[in-house]
Parts: sequence; C-alpha cells; structure tokens
Amino acid sequence: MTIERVAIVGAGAWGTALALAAERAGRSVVLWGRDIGELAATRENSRHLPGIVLPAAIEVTDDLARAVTADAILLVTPTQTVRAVARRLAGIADDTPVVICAKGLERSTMFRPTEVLEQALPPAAPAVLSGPSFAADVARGLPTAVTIAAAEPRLAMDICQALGSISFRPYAETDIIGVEIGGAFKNVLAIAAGIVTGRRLGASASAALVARGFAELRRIGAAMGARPETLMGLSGLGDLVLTSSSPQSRNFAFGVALGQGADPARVLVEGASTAPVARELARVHQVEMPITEAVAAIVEGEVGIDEAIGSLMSRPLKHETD
Ligand SMILES: NC(=O)C1=CN([C@@H]2O[C@H](COP(=O)(O)OP(=O)(O)OC[C@H]3O[C@@H](n4cnc5c(N)ncnc54)[C@H](O)[C@@H]3O)[C@@H](O)[C@H]2O)C=CC1
Ligand SMILES: O=C(CO)COP(=O)(O)O
Repeated sequence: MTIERVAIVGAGAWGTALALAAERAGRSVVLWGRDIGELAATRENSRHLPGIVLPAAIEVTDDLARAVTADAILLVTPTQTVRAVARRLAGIADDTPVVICAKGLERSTMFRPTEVLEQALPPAAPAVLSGPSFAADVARGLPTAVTIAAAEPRLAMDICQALGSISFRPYAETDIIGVEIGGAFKNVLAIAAGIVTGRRLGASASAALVARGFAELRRIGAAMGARPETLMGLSGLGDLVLTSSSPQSRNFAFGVALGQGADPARVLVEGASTAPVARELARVHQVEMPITEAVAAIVEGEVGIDEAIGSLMSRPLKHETD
C-alpha cells in the first residue's frame, strides 16, 4: 500500500519529533494533540522541544476526525493511555496501519501495547516503532535508526518507506513481540543504570548492569516468544545501551535522582509504570530477573536502594550463561 497521509496522535515530545520525521520523508502530516493551544499558535512545542519550529506544511489540530481518515496513524501517547486513545479512533477504515510508538506494558492487563490495540481497535493493522531515538535528536534531524515491526513484512516495509529519509532510517521487522519486549524492559533497566550512576557505584558497575540486564531481557524474550536476533538489534540492545548511558533519557535521569536519594513516588516515567508489570511477567513465566525485581521493589517503595544493591551482589554464585 502507498502511505501518503500520516496522522500522529499525541503531540508530546516524541509525537512532535515523529511529525517532523514524517514531513521530512515527504508525507502529508497531521499532528493531533489534546493540548495543542501553544503549538498551534506558535508552531513550537516549547515544553518538550524548545527551539524547534514546525514547518507550515504540518497540520496541527485537536480535531481527531482529521487523524481518523489518514492512510496510517502513529499512536504516540504514554502506554497507560493507549487503550483510551485507541478507542477514540474507532472510525478508521478496516486495515488502517496503526503504529504503536509507546514503550511499556499496560498495568491493568500486563498486555503489550499492540495487544491492547487489538482489543481496543479491531479494524487496525497493528505495527510498532521502537529503537534508540531521543525525540530531541530526531526533531533536530540528527541521524537515527529505528525498527518498525508488523506481522506482514510488506506492511512493515511500506511504513518504513513512508517514514524513512536521509536522517531517519527505519529497518523492517516482523517480530512485534520482540520489539515491544525490548522497548518495555529497557526502560526498567535504564532506571537501574541511573541508580548505579546516581549512587556513584562506578563505570565497572554500569557496564555490568547493562550486560546482566541484557541477559534478563534475553531470558524473558525467549519465554515470551521474541526472536533473539530482534533483542540483539536496535529496539533491544541498541535502545538499552542508549537509555542506560545518557542523562537525556528520562528513565535514566529518574534512576539517577533515586540513586541520589529522591522519593520514588515523585516522578512518573514509563519504566516506573512498567516495572511492577515486568516483575509479575517474570514470575508468571518463571524467569529469573533480579535487576528487574530490584527496580520494581525500589519504585514501589518496598526496599531501599542500598538493601537492593546488597541483595543483588550477594546472590548465590552461578555460571554466567545459565
Ligand atoms: N521522548 C522520547 O525521546 C521518546 C519517547 N518514546 C515513547 O513515546 C511515548 C510518549 O512519550 P513522549 O512523547 O516523550 O511523552 P510526553 O510526556 O512528551 O507526551 C505525552 C503526550 O501524550 C499526551 N497524552 C497523555 N494522555 C493522553 C490521553 N489520554 N489522550 C490524549 N493525549 C494524551 C500528553 O498530552 C502529551 O502531549 C512513551 O511511551 C515514550 O516511552 C519513545 C521513543 C523516544
Ligand atoms: O526511548 C527513548 C529513546 O529511545 C527515550 O527514553 P526516555 O523515555 O527514557 O527518555
């Protein structure tokens, strides 16, 4: 299919950046948001992307009917809102590609976002966009590569064709589960990496955290049906490395604040919402995920940070690749 008109639903940092990417790729773009007063008036998202002015060609609207008729829709609101927002898109034509751009797991059901989408919006053809990509980098046109997955390889490639440009390079994939698992769990692991940095535990501990965190990601991925190659790619290891090493990441920055003694109840980032669900999924699938367990316990206020670190370091010795 040819995708000419693209709607971005959600005008936060990532939605605004993806609107710019789609416009650079030559698409006709409509950016829908519920709070677009300032954006519509000034063409600048000063809260999330200060200094970046949207070109006149991008239509900014709070009228969802303008989005429903697009050839493809990018759903770019936080994970816990995907169900409600998807329901509001009920008027779409059958098989309209709806590309999930959130990274997380629904708390009430433990569903991945495309599972939520399938329930809430049955006419949609689900897809997912994920990978190492900060909104500010994409908005500025810096080189970025992401993964776009859909069950049908042809659809994944059509969406790649629609969004790809000289600065934004999507790779097509069919492993929706793997891409979503990578995006959801890396946010939890990024909080752990931030805690290591905030607690000044050293560069060696940071590297160990990424490697052992990735071991957890591979184990839960195998249990949930992800392909190992997907987890090795942009949306798994690539995004884990990015968000576990950069203060630009809100999840990492949240972890840094926790490591420095901040109250876990104060901030809400995707990884904090996902952590208790990730822990529960690990238990359901009987997968050992001590770092994920520790993050969940910390953000839920069940243990202190020093206690959690002590528990991780005093676990029984084992073979590395068991
Ligand atoms: N910011 C980034 O660099 C990246 C973010 N993401 C993911 O994209 C998702 C969105 O993140 P951001 O845009 O950064 O968040 P944000 O906080 O900048 O924006 C979220 C937007 O969603 C809107 N929203 C929230 N609830 C809504 C509802 N019920 N109905 C309609 N609109 C609603 C808010 O008004 C806001 O405009 C998250 O899952 C995040 O993990 C993925 C890659 C990069
Ligand atoms: O997912 C992201 C980059 O790939 C953005 O990470 P944060 O949500 O932690 O800022």
